[in-house]
Amino acid sequence: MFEIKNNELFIDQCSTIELAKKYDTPLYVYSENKIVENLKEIKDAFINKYPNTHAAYACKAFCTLYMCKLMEQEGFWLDVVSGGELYTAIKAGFPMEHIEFNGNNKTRAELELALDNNIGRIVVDNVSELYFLEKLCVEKNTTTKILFRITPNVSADTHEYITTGKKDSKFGIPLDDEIVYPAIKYAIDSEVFDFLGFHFHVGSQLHDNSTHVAALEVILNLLKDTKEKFGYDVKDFNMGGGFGIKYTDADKPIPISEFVDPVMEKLISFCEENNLKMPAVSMEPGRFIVGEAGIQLYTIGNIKEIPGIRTYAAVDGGMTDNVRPGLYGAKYEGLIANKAEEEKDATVYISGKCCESTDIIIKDFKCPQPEFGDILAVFSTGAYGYSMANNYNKNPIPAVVVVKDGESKLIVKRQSYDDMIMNEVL
Ligand SMILES: Cc1ncc(COP(=O)(O)O)c(C=O)c1O
Ligand SMILES: N[C@@H](CCCC[NH3+])C(=O)O
Repeated sequence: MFEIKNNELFIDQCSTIELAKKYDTPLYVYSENKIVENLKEIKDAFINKYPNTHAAYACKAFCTLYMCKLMEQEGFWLDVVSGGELYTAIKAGFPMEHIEFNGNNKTRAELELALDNNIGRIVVDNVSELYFLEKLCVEKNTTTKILFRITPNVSADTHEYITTGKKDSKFGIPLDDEIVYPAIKYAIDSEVFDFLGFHFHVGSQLHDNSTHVAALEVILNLLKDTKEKFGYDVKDFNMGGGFGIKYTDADKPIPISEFVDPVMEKLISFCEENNLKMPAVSMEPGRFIVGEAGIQLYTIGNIKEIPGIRTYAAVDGGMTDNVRPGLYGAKYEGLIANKAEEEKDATVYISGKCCESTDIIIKDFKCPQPEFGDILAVFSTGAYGYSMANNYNKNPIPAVVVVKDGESKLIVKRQSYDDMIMNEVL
């Protein structure tokens, strides 16, 4: 994906310096080949290896018309979490039967959009949603397939802000007998639901499989109990996403197969031993698919030296285009793309341009002496960068470009000042 030629960084045979000139900075750049390579790992380790499986791209990581199209071409489903994401998929012509809808508080309008478009399945996040969704289906004289998102009471080894499987979580149906079993019975008996089964998502940026394996135990018991208590064979099980990627050398991601194999082996043998029908199995990774496939390009502006303390090199973007360092203390690596082969004899803080002291993109960044006008590339910014971008300080959201085999294509135009005030009224 990366090459260095004549002191310049190239991505998929495109010079990052030329990309910065052509499209301006800040700029999001994605390697299509890398996305496809990541999808291939999921196909090899999961979809093509085990029968009756599918993977949905959790498009919250990077939701654009382009990604919807690519996922369709590659045979992936989509996991959406809002009306806006669903609308993007609709506009991209994505097959509605391959969409699943997650979220802890889907609004009436969002659920109506889902029902009106006959999407593949709705992941019911709490009991209150179960009743509300049933009411909507009755009103509309329609039916829908549903899964239950279960909170499996497991703690993932990741940043507290991105763990989601703990008992005290806003996500999922709590694992209390008096809540979960009546809900299952209600869903099975309802005339408007086709109750498919269970879903969990335990957290994000995980580097080991123990949380998935622990959460599976909970699901296995539910499969057995659902059969024993209600005579019902669970048809589907979704193991969520969360597969970690490499941001810095401190990250040691494991292959997808190390998440999938223990889960599948255990599930298959449990179903055999307990005489249960093997359910269809799915997953919904986001970060893994796009994270390492994306980089960001910035232009370095002012350099501020504080003698005896440190040097700040400021870039023309910041927490508006990548909120993760400010929000989670996330760490990134980068390279001065026009000085790619030069000795790294300086250590600086790369600061953003927003009016917040936490707007620091990389701390203790080792680089050649930075200068006004240098182009900075920040790696592994493909997930939750563009999708969490915002207009703080009325900074426009940058453009997005896809590169492939030496060619580049604009897939999202840079916001203009007019775009930002378009919906305002004097
Ligand atoms: C329900 C659900 N599914 C899938 C994902 C995708 O997670 P990741 O990008 O870590 O694979 C998330 C986000 O963490 C999620 O909340
Ligand atoms: N947005 C988060 C992860 C949350 C994923 C959605 N549950 C991140 O950047 O790491």
